[in-house]
Amino acid sequence: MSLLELDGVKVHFPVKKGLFFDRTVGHVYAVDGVSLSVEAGQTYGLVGESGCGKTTLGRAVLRLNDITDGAVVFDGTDLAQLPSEEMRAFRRRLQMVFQDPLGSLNPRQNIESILSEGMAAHGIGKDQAERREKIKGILAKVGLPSNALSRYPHEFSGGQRQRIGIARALVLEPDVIICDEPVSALDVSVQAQVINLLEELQESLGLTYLVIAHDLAVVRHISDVIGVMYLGGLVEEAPSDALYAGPRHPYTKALMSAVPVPDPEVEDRRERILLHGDLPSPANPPAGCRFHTRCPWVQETKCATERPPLLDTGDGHKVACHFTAEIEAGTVKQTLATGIEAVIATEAVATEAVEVSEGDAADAPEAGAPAGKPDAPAEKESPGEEKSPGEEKSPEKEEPATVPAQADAGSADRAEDSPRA
Ligand SMILES: Nc1ncnc2c1ncn2[C@@H]1O[C@H](COP(=O)(O)OP(=O)(O)OP(=O)(O)O)[C@@H](O)[C@H]1O
Repeated sequence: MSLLELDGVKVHFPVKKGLFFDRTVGHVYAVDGVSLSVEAGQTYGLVGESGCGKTTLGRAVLRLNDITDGAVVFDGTDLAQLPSEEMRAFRRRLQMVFQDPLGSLNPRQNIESILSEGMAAHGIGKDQAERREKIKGILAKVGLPSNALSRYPHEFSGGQRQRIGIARALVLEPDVIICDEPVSALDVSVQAQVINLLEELQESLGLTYLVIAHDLAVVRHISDVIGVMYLGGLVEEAPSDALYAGPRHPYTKALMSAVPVPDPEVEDRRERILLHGDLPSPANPPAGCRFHTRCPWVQETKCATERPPLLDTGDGHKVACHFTAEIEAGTVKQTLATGIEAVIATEAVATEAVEVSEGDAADAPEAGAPAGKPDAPAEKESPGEEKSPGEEKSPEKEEPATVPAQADAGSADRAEDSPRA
């Protein structure tokens, strides 16, 4: 049995109206029947465009959102059925790392206080002195100096704050960490460092991860298995390499076709798959296949009426599409246009720029390397690259020099990983 198994999980938020918001007039079908398994010690990457339900699903695993239906079985116990007082014990074993490190750290608490709060609540360490010693060990593991203990979140760079967020999860000795967009608020070079850190910690501590991201490049490197989510449901799931080598679902094909070819010397002959329109509202999802309104291969039969289940294709992929085999064989007509230019209305247009070289997980991409080149020589990660508290740091150091213009619609909003002290 897998360490974490989701079976038909649904999270529907009621839409309330009326003077006292006491009338339910509909539902937001944020997560609508997701089943997946995460093996112990492995990483499951969950990707999909903004609003498809990734965060809601991650929060549902921790019961931070009510589960409308389905089971979340962790280590043999269905968390969805647990009374809240019994859920407490499991909360320690399932931790979450959030996208916005600053927003998730109380600015009025110093790092020791932030990190020891959860430990005290879960009875870890017999007194504060013992907790402090443990925290020092964890800070070293995440690449922060022990003098960070008495400092405050604003004194750290973005990458360091994310290390603090990771440390806060680690002090509780979890089995599973749900990383929700763990690097999307960081510059590209810092992203690689944090991903490397997560991998090192996984190896040394035997952690299991569910990594949620809109950026295909982030999940590619770190994940054993990737699930692609669209409008509340999984449309494809496959081992990471297999998914990148041959996506089967039209939506995954579209996402992949928008990923820039990493080597600028290589002519890109791939056909770009054009997706029309935006993600439909999860409050009013289309009938049948949720993707049919934007699918280039939409057929008159079935697509608009029957929701396809996620089925094993026999070669490691699971795909939710009525016509996977026919699309593969080229025997169904493409009904909507495709073109040279990808206009996928999604942030999931990814770059390979955060990819780090195989074999040395501590490497980070070299600034100034050709855009998105996966084999670009990498510079060694060192926690010292990020500013230590009180130290000056050159902001240029973490400029995302390798990001192609279209790489990530979210990049413009990223908090600069610059000193704030
Ligand atoms: N508490 C809530 N009440 C009502 N609707 C909600 C609530 N939380 C999320 N939603 C809606 O559920 C849908 C899925 O949201 P969710 O945040 O899970 O998506 P996401 O894929 O994680 O997107 P993003 O990457 O932008 O966070 C969205 O339409 C969102 O507006």
